[in-house]
Amino acid sequence: MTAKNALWSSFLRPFQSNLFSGLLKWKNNSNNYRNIPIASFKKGFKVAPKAPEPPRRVNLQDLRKWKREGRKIVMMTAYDYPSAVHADLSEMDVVLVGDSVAMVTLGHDTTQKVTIDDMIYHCRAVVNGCKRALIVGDLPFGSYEISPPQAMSSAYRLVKEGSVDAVKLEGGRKMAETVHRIVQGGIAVMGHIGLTPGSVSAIGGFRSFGRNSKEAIEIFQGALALEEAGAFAVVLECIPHLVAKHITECLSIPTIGIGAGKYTSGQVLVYHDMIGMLQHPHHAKVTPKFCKKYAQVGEAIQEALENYRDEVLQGKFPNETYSPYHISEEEYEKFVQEMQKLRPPVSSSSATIPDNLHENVQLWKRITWLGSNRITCNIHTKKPLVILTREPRKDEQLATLLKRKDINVASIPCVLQEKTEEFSGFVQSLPYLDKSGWLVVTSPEAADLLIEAWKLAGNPTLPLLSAVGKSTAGRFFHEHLVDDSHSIFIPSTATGKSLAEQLPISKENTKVYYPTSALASSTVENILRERGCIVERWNIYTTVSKEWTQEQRKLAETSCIVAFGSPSAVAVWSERVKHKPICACIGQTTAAACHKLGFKLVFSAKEPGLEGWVGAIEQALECI
Ligand SMILES: Nc1nc(=O)c2c([nH]1)NC[C@@H]1CN(c3ccc(C(=O)N[C@@H](CCC(=O)O)C(=O)O)cc3)CN21
Ligand SMILES: CC(C)C(=O)C(=O)O
Repeated sequence: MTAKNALWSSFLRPFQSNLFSGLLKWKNNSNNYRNIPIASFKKGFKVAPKAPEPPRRVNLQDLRKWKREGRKIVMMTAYDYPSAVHADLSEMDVVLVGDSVAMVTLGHDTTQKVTIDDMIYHCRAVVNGCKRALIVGDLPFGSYEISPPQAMSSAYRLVKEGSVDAVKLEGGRKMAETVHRIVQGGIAVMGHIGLTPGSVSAIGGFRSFGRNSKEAIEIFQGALALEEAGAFAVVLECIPHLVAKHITECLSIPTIGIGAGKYTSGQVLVYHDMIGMLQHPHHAKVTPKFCKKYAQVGEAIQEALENYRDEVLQGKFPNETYSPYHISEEEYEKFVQEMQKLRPPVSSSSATIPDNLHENVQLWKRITWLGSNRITCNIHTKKPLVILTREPRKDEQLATLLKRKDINVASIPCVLQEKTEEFSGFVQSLPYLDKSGWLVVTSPEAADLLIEAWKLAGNPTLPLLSAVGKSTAGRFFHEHLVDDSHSIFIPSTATGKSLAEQLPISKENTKVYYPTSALASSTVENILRERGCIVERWNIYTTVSKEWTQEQRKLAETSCIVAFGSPSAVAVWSERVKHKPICACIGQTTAAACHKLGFKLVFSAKEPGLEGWVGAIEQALECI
């Protein structure tokens, strides 16, 4: 509790129960400080007219007034700070720290297990979160039945140590004397009759009460006795609504029903029941059938936890958004250099490790050149070279990252992207695309060509933009096709399939323009068509193989680790090179192509992207 809150609580709290028990008489006045007795202000000391309004706690007078006026009283249970805050935010009148805490938060089968110390612990948490509701704490089983003095001392503990406004205890006529003594002692008491869960072992289970006249009369007499004893309200649990109606009409104090129908002065429900938090089969048994579930929080929690688990296992969480702490490039470089000296990294977790790694490595060593000196090494450092196979311009960033890690690279480009004839048609139609449609871009190549086309067409206004991932989208920001990150749609996973599935489409026949490679599969357009879009695919580029120089061919023959960025590069490589080096692939699709063409040692990023790719390369280096 903050010092300020503590001050308020200690200021307000002592007055409420006393108000009702009539031990002190205070007048209400018209200011907002109704809980504070006027007598406590010194003469001539006025309340500042616009002081910040203190939270005005519900008191016993309010409850009596509401009962008279027929205004229903709303009560719920709370057991900890968050549930208490929700109770207050939703303007509950009364919050009960129930002994049901034993069942719903501690997992016991009955309420009997909870102790006065447990109750105090939970009451304190609830008090921290609740500034408006009247807070009632349950006297737990065994803390009040032995004698009125025992009950009084437990009640005092709950008020003093738990800071509650009032206590509740179970039982009718038998408990009237005890209730009277506690009220005389200055503590407000709420009664509880009908099903009294504390006596579950004597009753032989949780069941409804008052369904025959004998039991109904007993409950009625209990209610009268509690009122007589000075209880300020009484809970009626699990009884027929007609019996509850009769009791409510005969009492001057409010009745609070749970499983007792609509005629009571107020209602109470257990927090976890009403928000549907314990709907898992493991818990469902403790939710009584009278409880309406106003939400399915248990399902939402389960879904959240499973998503979290999956994202961690798949390496999706935390992504960039949740990795907010940055180090400058310069500092990072210094750190890496220092670190290399102290202890080079053992492994990188962002790559997929092949099954049977060990056996495969042995096999690979036997059938390839390792052991002899034929691996291509940097002549100065003797470290194996990593061969990059995309166009040097494209591999620039990867090369920089690797060099930063002191990994030697060489370039043997296998494939090139080339514009097709359709590209010029695309440029010409760009200004006439439907602006309410979508332009979807599923590769960095397509993004670069779209930017080129846009410039050639004189920077026309474009349809809505969607990019497969952040690095593709980044190109648009960089070239000012879009100005902020809200104006571009990026799916949750960086695949064309997710993009097609998740693209926000508000109407039938939305136009979708899809500039792509002639070699790209039809997955994206098929999904979008199924979703009711009119898809216009433009094959603006294609992939062609790149001829090698004499030196490149030689280098390839003695290569040891090759980084592949696409299945076409893998295809070109295996056509030209007899031996199968270790592969480090940009993603799973490329890795699958390697396996298909007989590569034995294949490492790949779990998610497309540079970081994972570098990880895969590091894994590959570990083999040597
Ligand atoms: N989660 C939870 N919600 C509660 O309302 C609650 C608790 N726990 N623990 C303490 C007491 C026990 N309560 C209970 C527990 C079970 C039933 C129950 O099983 N009732 C049967 C009806 C039995 C009959 O008709 O005789 C039911 O099917 O609802 C009722 C109230 C109410 N309280
Ligand atoms: C069900 C309510 C009234 C209760 O006593 C509890 O939560 O313990």
